Amino acid sequence: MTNQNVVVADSNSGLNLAITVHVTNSSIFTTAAQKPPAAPGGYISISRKKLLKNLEINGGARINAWVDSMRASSPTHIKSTPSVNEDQSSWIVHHPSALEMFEQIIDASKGKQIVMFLDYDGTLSPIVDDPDKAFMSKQMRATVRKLARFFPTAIVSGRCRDKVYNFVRLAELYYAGSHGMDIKGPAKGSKYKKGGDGVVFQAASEFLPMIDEVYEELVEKTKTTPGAKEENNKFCLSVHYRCVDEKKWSGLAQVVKSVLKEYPKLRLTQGRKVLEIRPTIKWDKGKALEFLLESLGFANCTDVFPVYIGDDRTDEDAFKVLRERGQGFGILVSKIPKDTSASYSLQEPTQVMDFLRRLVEWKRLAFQGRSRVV
Ligand SMILES: O=P(O)(O)OC[C@H]1O[C@H](O[C@H]2O[C@H](CO)[C@@H](O)[C@H](O)[C@H]2O)[C@H](O)[C@@H](O)[C@@H]1O
Repeated sequence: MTNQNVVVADSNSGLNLAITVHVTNSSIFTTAAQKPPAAPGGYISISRKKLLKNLEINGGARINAWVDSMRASSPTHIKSTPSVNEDQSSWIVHHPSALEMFEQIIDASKGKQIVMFLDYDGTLSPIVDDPDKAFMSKQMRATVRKLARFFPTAIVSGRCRDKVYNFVRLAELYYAGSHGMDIKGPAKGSKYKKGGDGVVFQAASEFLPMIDEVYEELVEKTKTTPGAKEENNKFCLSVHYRCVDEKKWSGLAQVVKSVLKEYPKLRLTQGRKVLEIRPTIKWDKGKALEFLLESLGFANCTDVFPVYIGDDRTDEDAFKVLRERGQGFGILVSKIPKDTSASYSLQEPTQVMDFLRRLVEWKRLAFQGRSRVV
């Protein structure tokens, strides 16, 4: 039996009645959900057809909201109309290009230790249809390698930590996988490495069996949706719909939501054409950033300058933490205006690479200058 609270307009009394609808295989009956306004005995009389219609409308509205949000999460076409162009200009005023503001950024970091946090997909690698082929370029890898020589550097990703490591393949970095729920310090070669084997932190270990179970169930239940692809990110899951026909999005969202009904300890969020499932624990990329700063010995320091670069909704948690701390800043990678707590913007991964290269170059020159003076 499933129960659902609904509000039904009663044509006899003219009142809105709050009721609970109980649906079993053979019957539908109702009881008052709250204090019944005018229904003797807590029961009201309503036709089965009318009730089913009502349930459909309520459930349908929720799914439609999800589908709208799925569409908005990564627009396929960038519109160019006068009002869109105006929005774009006003957004750029509030989130100027980090490349154009480079000098100001450097000035703000003077005397402080810059610590770099980099998201992976859409930040270091371009967004592609097949998540298993989201490779970063050799040039980007070389740039991140140089960056890590001058600044402590962490990759913070929604992906499973091992998978993102296999894409980046730089042992000298910190890695925070599964949206920050799985953190590991540098394996070797970093002067910023702390302690013996480096930090290891897993925020959601007890969820592993549940995540595996839900993954299997989702793979099975989405078999009939061409293009849908599940990714097991160890402490969280992704259901990709980038290659699913838009007409099937609503059905896919329904399947995912119906599976999750049985798992109240998991929640559903959205990224770029991906539904993300993760534990309801209070841990996100923002918490991972704080944890890493602490591990690096910068917990209560005023002379640290964290810079977080990311393109997705989950990166907003980290942008917010930086705003709240009043330290460093966030850079959103986006070609279109988005609601964000980041301070600056870059349009795409190639611009991210240009920005990182400038940082490396600036630091290299600063080092040379210092050694000349000495
Ligand atoms: O935090 P991130 O590193 O940005 O991870 C978020 C999701 O990234 C990946 O999906 C995204 O990139 C794919 C490859 O370009 C693209 O096909 C997909 O549409 C994007 O959503 C990753 O595959 C997901 O598991 C992550 O949740």
